[in-house]
Amino acid sequence: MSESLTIALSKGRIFKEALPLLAAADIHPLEDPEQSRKLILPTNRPDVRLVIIRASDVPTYVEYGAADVGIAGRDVLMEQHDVDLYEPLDLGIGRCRMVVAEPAGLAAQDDPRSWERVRIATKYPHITRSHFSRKGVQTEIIKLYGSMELAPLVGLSDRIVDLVSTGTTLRENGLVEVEHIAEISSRLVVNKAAMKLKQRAVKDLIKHLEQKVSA
Ligand SMILES: Nc1ncnc2c1ncn2[C@@H]1O[C@H](COP(=O)(O)OP(=O)(O)OP(=O)(O)O)[C@@H](O)[C@H]1O
Ligand SMILES: O=P(O)(O)OC[C@H]1O[C@H](OP(=O)(O)OP(=O)(O)O)[C@H](O)[C@@H]1O
Repeated sequence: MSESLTIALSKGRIFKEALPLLAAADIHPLEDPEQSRKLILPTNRPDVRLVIIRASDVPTYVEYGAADVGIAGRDVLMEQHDVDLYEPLDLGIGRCRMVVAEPAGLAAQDDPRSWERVRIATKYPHITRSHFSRKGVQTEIIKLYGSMELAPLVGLSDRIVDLVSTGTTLRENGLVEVEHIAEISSRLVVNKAAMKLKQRAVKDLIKHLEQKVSA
């Protein structure tokens, strides 16, 4: 009897970039989450289903076993640093970097080495506090949930900690990168019980994903 597998994914870029990886494991969703409001998607395999959730919720669903495995960005995993799950594989998708950014006008006469206290707008308060405390810099965090680039433009913060890939959003909002925090990519995460109780299905998935990622 084949072991059932529930895979947690978020819509958008992760879903699109994950499709070829899932295909390598002969997993093909039967519906497009962009065209459907369904949150549980069937696949070509009766023993495999996808649950479509917010990117920041993937670790929770996997940690508690509501999903056996999931795909989560390293940013989410670093921010939710205390989640209890396995992270066996870097999938090499969702590549970007986490940076400190500020208005170009401020950057012109700014020196990060002189920072003593900074006011940061971010979706990543834990990562931000850790980054600056390692440098002995005090932080005032303004927690946001998106469009962080606006904050310095309307005086909500001096700087932001956010993700960058092409740099377009920063550039079009007059911001520049001033410090690199981390390289980001999406990771496969696995529920600890599923790793044991569904070992054959989980290891088979990891094997196919590994082959695709390293191809
Ligand atoms: N510009 C980007 N380039 C590449 N990967 C990105 C980029 N922005 C975000 N990501 C990656 O994609 C993941 C999902 O980001 P996305 O913007 O789709 O969801 P979100 O809206 O940030 O999160 P949530 O769904 O929890 O609100 C992020 O956790 C990150 O790992
Ligand atoms: O360097 P770029 O290619 O411009 O990408 C950077 C943008 O990508 C993400 O936004 P996105 O719209 O994906 O998600 P959000 O809802 O968190 O803003 C991130 O928050 C940046 O705003």
